[in-house]
Amino acid sequence: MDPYKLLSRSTNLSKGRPKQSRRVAPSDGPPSHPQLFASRDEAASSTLGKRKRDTVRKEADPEDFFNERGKENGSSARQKLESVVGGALDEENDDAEDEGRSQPRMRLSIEERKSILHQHKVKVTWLNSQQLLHPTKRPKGKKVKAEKPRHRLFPEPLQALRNLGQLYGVSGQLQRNIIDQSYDDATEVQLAAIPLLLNTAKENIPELAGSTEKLKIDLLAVAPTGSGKTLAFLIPLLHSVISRRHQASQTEHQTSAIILAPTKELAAQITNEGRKLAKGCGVTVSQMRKGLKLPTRSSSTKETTDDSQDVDDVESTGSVLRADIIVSAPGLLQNAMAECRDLSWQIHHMILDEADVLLDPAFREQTLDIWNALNEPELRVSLWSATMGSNIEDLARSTIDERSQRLASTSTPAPLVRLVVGLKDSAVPNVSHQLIYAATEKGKLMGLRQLLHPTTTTKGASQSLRPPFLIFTQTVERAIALNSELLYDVPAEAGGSSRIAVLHSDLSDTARDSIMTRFRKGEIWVLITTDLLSRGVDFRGVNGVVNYDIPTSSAAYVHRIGRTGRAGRDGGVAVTLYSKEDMPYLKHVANVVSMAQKQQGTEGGVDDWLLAALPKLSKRDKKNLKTHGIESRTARGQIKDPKAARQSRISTKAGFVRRVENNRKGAILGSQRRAQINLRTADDDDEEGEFGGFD
Ligand SMILES: Nc1ncnc2c1ncn2[C@@H]1O[C@H](COP(=O)(O)OP(=O)(O)OP(=O)(O)O)[C@@H](O)[C@H]1O
Repeated sequence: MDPYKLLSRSTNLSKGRPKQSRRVAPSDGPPSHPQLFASRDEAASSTLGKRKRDTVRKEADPEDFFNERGKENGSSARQKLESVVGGALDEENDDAEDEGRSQPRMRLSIEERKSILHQHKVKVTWLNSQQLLHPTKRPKGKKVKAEKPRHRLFPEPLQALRNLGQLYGVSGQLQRNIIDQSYDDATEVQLAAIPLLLNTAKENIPELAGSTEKLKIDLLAVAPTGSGKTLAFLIPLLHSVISRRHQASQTEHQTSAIILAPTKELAAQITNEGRKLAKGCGVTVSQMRKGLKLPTRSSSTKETTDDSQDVDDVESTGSVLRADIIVSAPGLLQNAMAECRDLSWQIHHMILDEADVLLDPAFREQTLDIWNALNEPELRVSLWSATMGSNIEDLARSTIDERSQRLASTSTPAPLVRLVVGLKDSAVPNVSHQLIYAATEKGKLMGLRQLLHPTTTTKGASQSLRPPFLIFTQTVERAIALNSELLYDVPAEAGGSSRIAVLHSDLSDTARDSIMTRFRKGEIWVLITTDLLSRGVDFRGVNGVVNYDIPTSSAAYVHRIGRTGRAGRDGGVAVTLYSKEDMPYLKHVANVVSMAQKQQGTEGGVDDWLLAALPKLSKRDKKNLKTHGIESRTARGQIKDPKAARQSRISTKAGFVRRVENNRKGAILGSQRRAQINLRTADDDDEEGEFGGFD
């Protein structure tokens, strides 16, 4: 029996699909092209040095079910690199600087750069140009008014990642690691961000060409979900750390970079990516874990922790984390920093991934605490996200500004550059959206079952969802309740309840890791979760996202649905189920969907009449919704309005049936309790009856 067929009953499966194989079933989707806004050919023809590009065949990585890149592919890319470099890439030919110097640099005219950047919808703006070009004496204590962005910049776009060594002197080993993972075309964010971060400011900003300082920039980068931001910050970071170690002939690992991410899952993913890229480069990338300590001047090298050390070990020994790059959630790092007085590190780079969350009230204090504690004058900061409100941008700008004022005597202010790919705060363009009205909570459950097991193929009716897919709920309790409702919906022949799982913050770290691994391997097909997984987490083959509870802000919608359609993959579906209760809060979702439809030139997500009819939320209501969600679905709502809370409970059973069941359960428990009491009394009686002897 074909398990895939079972899970997608009544859908027309293509005849050519290979039979059986767990590997083939869920993630067997359409191929992807990592660039979102310009076709490969257009992009290629617009460069000066037009190169032939082979279509890279994607292979499965045995460890990661959704990861299509493999070693074979890596070696073919490597052959390509060798043909470009004009010789075999032998291990000795490792000196990046030499390689860079011997190769002519690619130079594009400003017009050509403009045209490529325009094609890829990349906009680069220099935000503090006035401050740097016309520094005037500021009266002390007065806040500087945010300067209006004036300068557009046109960095030289990097078309292919295989040119990194040739153009920017990236180390041969780092280049090989990139190639071995089959990264070839640079995505939009990479083609602009990598040159901006690898070159000094004066090479990117013509106005600074006369300056003698080798300034690096601070960066605010906003690019769609799944567009490769991780690689865009990791490559320049690793290059910088490798060069610094090389220059200082350092043998010990000394932390010089911090990457902050809002969740442990995302931190683990970044660490993993970092390690793959840093393999053989002599640079260590480690994740901060509970119980680990930061290196102080007095801590001995014996305590050094190894990356492979078990979490429990770490917790019990309280080892010291010695790594060149530390990846962490802000709370963990803040605590570790608070415990150490004389930290021996010198942080030159701080990266905030999902910066808008890290600077949101929930994490703001922790993030700013860490940021302000870093006193290295040359600290360069970059902030990355798919969404960034103007308030977050202002906060970042003022923090950078205050810091440079505080360290004015030792530091030189750096250019602050903003990079935006596509339309700011919009959904990834290759995902199709569906808003489904389900009237009630029970209707939503039925709607979800219809997606799991479609019973009709009528045109216009909601489509089925090809596993694997993610389902988002508002709270942990609802995720658990939905999981127990759906647990037996997958037939035993297709793996049964093992195909569905729930992941939330109340689970232990080990359980969370295990579920993530099983989902990546394709053992779990439907993963129910909360917003814990809505940010940054990359499952390459996820075919769809279901918003069982509507997201509480437009940014939350953009990030949730961004778990599908990664790396330019087509065919991703985002379904939002909404009930009558959701109607007052739907406008922000409908706006994003409508904008995405307009961009794609498609129909079906949201009708104009619905958009016009939906009520607009006041600023206060929006804030409330963002912090608390829809009240009846929370513990607070249960106390405030028990009736509404009962109605929004996730269950297919009627109240009467639930009451009968509860009564029965209560009766069973009661009789068990009574039996135990009887048993105990009988024992006591027996004991009393026995002669215990004289004292
Ligand atoms: N140049 C490239 N070519 C092919 N695939 C790429 C390239 N760069 C990144 N990818 C792949 O794209 C996927 C998404 O990358 P990444 O997780 O960095 O996205 P992101 O922009 O950080 O997304 P999010 O906003 O959701 O955090 C990953 O699977 C990554 O391996």
